[in-house]
Amino acid sequence: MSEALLQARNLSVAFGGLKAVQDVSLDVPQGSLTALVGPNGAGKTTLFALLSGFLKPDSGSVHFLGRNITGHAPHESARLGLTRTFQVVQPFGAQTVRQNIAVGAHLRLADRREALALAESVAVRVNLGAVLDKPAADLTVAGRKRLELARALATRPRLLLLDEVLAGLNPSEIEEMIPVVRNLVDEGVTVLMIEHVMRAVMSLAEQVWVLAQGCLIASGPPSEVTRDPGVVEAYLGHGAAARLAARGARG
Ligand SMILES: Nc1ncnc2c1ncn2[C@@H]1O[C@H](COP(=O)(O)OP(=O)(O)OP(=O)(O)O)[C@@H](O)[C@H]1O
Repeated sequence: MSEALLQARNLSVAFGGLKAVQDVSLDVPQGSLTALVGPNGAGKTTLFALLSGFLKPDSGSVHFLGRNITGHAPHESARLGLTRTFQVVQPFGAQTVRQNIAVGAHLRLADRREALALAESVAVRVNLGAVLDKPAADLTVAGRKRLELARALATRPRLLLLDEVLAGLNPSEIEEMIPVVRNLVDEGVTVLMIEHVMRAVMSLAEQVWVLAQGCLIASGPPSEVTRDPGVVEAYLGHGAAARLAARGARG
């Protein structure tokens, strides 16, 4: 595997007495498409916040492109090329799709016309070209998810942290979105995605990390990780792996 673009080492953070992320280390290889999975409340979004500077860890470090970015502000990380999306999409509803995307483009382009031109080319990449001049408030859920992706892409990221870009989409919208995500990697963007849609994880990710109660409990290719008894238990409860095995044995 090629060298790590992002390295997290022993990251921990607590909210009061709740240890949301505990001693998590992971390496995201340059050019990879990897996924972070785990049950609700496992700490996935909190880990994204630690990686992207929205939260400061109580301990541990984050290195990006070999630089220590622990505790850097999100816009500083974004300028280096590390951008995240949000699970709950909040566009500027009265502004057009083009104007919304241009907000991301302004990270690197001061000139308004250049930012709007970049917004247009990014919109085409995520299939929003036909609605560029519509108000963002008119978009469907699937359209808003694409807009969130486009805003992040307009910052010209090297590493994109995608927080549930498939959540709320119907099966055919998911099928349409999967190649959009795959194309990002083909275009040179490294992607780490939080995703609950396991079908998408299985078809997209080369490696998966599993978080449960703030701890990394497994990592590896998705087909192996989903057979790991510890992972099955984390999702389905204590004793689930043994119950499933017994049921399988009974045929
Ligand atoms: N700002 C906060 N203050 C207090 N507790 C928080 C805060 N943010 C998250 N938590 C708690 O930390 C734990 C991890 O939450 P987090 O949102 O990171 O989980 P998640 O794996 O992303 O869950 P989901 O899949 O449901 O989005 C949860 O118990 C959550 O309630």
